[in-house]
Amino acid sequence: MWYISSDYQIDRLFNVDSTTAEIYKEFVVDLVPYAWNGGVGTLFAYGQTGSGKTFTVSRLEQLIAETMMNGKLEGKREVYLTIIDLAGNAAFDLLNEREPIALREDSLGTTQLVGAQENKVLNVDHMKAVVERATSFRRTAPTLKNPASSRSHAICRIRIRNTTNGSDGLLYLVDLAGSEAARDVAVHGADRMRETKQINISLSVLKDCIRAKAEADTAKTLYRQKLSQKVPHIPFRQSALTRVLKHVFDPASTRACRTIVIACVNPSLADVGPTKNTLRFAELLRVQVPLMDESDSEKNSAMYWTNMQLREWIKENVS
Ligand SMILES: Nc1ncnc2c1ncn2[C@@H]1O[C@H](COP(=O)(O)OP(=O)(O)OP(=O)(O)O)[C@@H](O)[C@H]1O
Repeated sequence: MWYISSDYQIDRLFNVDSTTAEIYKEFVVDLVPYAWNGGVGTLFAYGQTGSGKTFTVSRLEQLIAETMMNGKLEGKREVYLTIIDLAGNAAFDLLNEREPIALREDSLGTTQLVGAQENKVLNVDHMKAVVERATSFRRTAPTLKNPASSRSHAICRIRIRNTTNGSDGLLYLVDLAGSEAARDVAVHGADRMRETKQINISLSVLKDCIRAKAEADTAKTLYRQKLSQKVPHIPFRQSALTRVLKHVFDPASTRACRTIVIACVNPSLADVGPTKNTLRFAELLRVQVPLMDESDSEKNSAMYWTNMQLREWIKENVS
């Protein structure tokens, strides 16, 4: 018998005996103080339908609630939750019985979730209850791999307001819709095929944005003295998902960001094809960004430019 093996570079492999608590301890727990102190932390769960994304993100949300609300983090903060569901270009509020909401860009270019409720959470149990209630409003449909497949992206946004200086930290937990192969939905008709196509396009835009953002951050870190250096284009306007995550992808943003991607796979022979696709996707997202002194992101902002940098910028950008 011949075996064909493939190699993929990822940061860490968790096997079937691993628990979500282990994943949390090793990769996710640091995002909490990061956002608590004003950073933008993002976690994506990506993978084939039925591979455990919703299972993993739901448990991580509970662990995050425990760390965030146990009173051990320094400083006074208020915590607000918004939980929405994105299906194609339509968006729904999971904190308000799946009422439709609108995505609009305000005059400052910030994407506003018009009509979405933002709930202030008071303690661990309150936060867990709000998240659980939102999960019950997610739209699901049967696929060959999962009788209750989420056919939408669920975005949980935790906004952490520093009451001392009025600044915000953000934590986004994104349970992506299952990356399904066309054959898994072929029996479900044209609407489901269209839906799958839309999901796959938004996942592809997400991949392009994560890669371009890493390249842009690298360029900023390595070439920050040369303002004329071309920064890669980040196509975040091309899908509703990346528009909602503008804080994460906007090349003009000077906020410190950290992104974690958890790629889920079904450990079965029947799923070798989708597993390889998921690992290829995960490998493409493993882009190393040179470490930047966090205070540098601020020094990089226009407020700190020298006269010469300002003149160079005007020469490049003003006709
Ligand atoms: N680590 C795990 N331990 C036990 N059960 C699990 C685990 N991961 C997933 N499951 C179970 O497998 C089923 C499918 O998982 P889940 O709904 O999380 O998959 P998914 O990747 O979110 O799927 P979809 O993209 O179709 O929504 C669920 O019944 C879930 O409870």
